Amino acid sequence: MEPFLYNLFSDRQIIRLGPWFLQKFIARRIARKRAPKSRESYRKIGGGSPILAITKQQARALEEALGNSGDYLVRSCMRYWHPFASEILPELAREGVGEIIALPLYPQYSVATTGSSLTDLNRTADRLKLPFTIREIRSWPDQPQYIRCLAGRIREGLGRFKSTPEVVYSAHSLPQKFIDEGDPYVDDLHKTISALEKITGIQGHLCYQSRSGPVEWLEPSTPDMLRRLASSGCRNILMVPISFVSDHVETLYEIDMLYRDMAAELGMELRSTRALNDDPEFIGALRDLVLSQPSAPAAM
Ligand SMILES: C=CC1=C(C)c2cc3[nH]c(cc4nc(cc5[nH]c(cc1n2)c(C)c5CCC(=O)O)C(CCC(=O)O)=C4C)c(C)c3C=C
Ligand SMILES: [Fe+2]
Ligand SMILES: [Fe+2]
Repeated sequence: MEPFLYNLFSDRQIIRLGPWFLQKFIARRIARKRAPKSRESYRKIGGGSPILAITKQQARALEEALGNSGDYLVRSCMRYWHPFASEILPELAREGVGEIIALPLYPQYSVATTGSSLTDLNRTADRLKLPFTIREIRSWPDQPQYIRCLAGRIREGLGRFKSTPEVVYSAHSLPQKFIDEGDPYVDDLHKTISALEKITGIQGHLCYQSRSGPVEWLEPSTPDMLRRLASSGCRNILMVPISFVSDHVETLYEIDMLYRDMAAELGMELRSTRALNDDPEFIGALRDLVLSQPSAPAAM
């Protein structure tokens, strides 16, 4: 846990801890302090995150889906833990790959997530002197198949309640400072939500989960939203994790345990939509994103 958190808090694109020369020193101390709390969350979901296994399944399914559209290898890498770009890029070079399409698994762009991952990928290729052409898919908040798949999850979720629930979109939070400095994350979230609501015809509520430090984070927080809905008489909540495409600690622990219990204490039943994971329709969305790149061979 601690080395993973150290890598995360060492990244100045996600958090600035004083002047650059103190970053790693402070990162180590924060990682040490936070590790027990993080470890406890991962323990509650079985002792580790399923995010890598699911991402690998997505990669395999995407490679298969691209199979008759050209010669594609699909590999996944992570930003703060293995497999790093520095492990995957040399492997791709050995396989004779010349061109890389970078597909961030964040539908909505933020400097803290997609931005940092793309920086890491490009820097690593430069550092290792690997002469790839790297094409970047920067964001895809309203990709039609992705939206259809998510809308399907919402319809399925609604069917599990006896009386109609309120739809609550819970996005990962971000310090407000990012938005003030021009980060498009919130605009991208609104793009996803308005595309969804065109299909479902249902209006939901956007809120932000998993704040993790003493700065001003996006509002309203998911716990505040739960309290607000409870006091307005709401009894059922369908929570849609809107900024994630797989299951991991933020969905399995925070939503399915922490927020569900919080809602129960407020007299509400909370259920969440199923993650997209390797759903064939979602993999079809990823395939279309790859094939919509200018240099990609046309679909057959
Ligand atoms: C859209 C997704 C995400 C945004 C935006 C994001 C911003 C962000 N995150 C941290 C700090 C932590 N994130 C941690 C885990 C984590 N974060 C995301 C996604 C976004 N983060 C995911 C999918 C995960 C879980 C991965 C997994 O292993 O299951 C953690 C570690 C866990 C914990 O201790 O809570 C930290 C820390 C910041 C500071 C930030 C915005 C600046
Ligand atoms: Fe995070
Ligand atoms: Fe987080």
